[in-house]
Amino acid sequence: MSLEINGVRAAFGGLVALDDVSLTAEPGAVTALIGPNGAGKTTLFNVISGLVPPERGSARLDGTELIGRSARQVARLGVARSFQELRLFGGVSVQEQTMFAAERSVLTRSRESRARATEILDRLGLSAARRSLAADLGYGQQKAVSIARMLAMNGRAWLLDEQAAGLAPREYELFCEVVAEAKDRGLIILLIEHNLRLVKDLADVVVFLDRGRELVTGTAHEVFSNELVRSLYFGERD
Ligand SMILES: Nc1ncnc2c1ncn2[C@@H]1O[C@H](COP(=O)(O)OP(=O)(O)OP(=O)(O)O)[C@@H](O)[C@H]1O
Repeated sequence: MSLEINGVRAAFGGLVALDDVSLTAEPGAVTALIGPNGAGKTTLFNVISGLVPPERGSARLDGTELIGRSARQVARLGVARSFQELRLFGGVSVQEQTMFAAERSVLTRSRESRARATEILDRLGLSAARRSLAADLGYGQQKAVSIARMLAMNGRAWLLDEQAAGLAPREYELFCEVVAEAKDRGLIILLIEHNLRLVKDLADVVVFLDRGRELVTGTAHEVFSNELVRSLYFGERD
C-alpha cells in the first residue's frame, strides 16, 4: 500500500522534464521532493494528478494505476493536491469551498459536509473567516484554506506544492502540526519544498531531482550531506 512511481518520462516538445523517474511514497511517512528550479518536481505532481500525460511510466496508488485517468478521477481515487498558486475560488466563501471539497471527496456524504467543514476550519484557525471570500484573505490564510480543502477531500494521498512558503511563524507551526497529524493517520504525503528547515523537520524520505532525473534518495541527513547534492543544489565546490 503506497504511491509507486515507476519509470516516468514526460516531455514538453523537445524538453524532457522527467526522465525515467521512479520513487515510492509510503503511508504514514512524509516524502519530500527537492531540487533546483526546473528539476521537474511540479511536473511529477502534474503527472500523478492527471494534468500532464507522461510518454511512459506508471503511478500506482495502492496498486491502482493513475496514469491515463482525468484529474477528477484521480481526485476521486483519493489523491488530494495543492498548487503553488493555490487555485482557490476567489469569489466563494471559505466555508463553502471547504464544503465543495468535502462533497467531491471519497468518503464524505453531502449532508455531513457542513459539519466536516466546520470542524476543519476550527482546526485551521479559520472559524472567524468562514464567511469571508477567499480573495479577501491574506496570503497565509489563503494557504490555510487550501489545506482545509485537502483535509475536506478526505484523501489517501496528499501532494503539497510549496505549502509552507511565505507563512508566518504561527501559520508554519500549524501547517507542520496538520501534516504530522495526517502522517499519524497513515496518509501518503509527498511534498515539494525549497524550505530545507521544513524538509529536515518533517521528511522521512528525501528525493533529490535534477534536470528531470532522480539522483539521490535517503534521509534528510543522507541527502543533504551527499556530495552531488551539495554541488548541484547548494552550489558548493571543492
Ligand atoms: N506546460 C509546460 N510547457 C512547457 N514546458 C514546461 C511546462 N511545465 C513545465 N515545463 C518545463 O519543464 C521543466 C520542469 O519544470 P517544473 O515546473 O516541473 O520544475 P520544478 O522542479 O517544479 O521547478 P520550480 O522549483 O521552479 O517550481 C522546466 O524546464 C519547465 O520550464
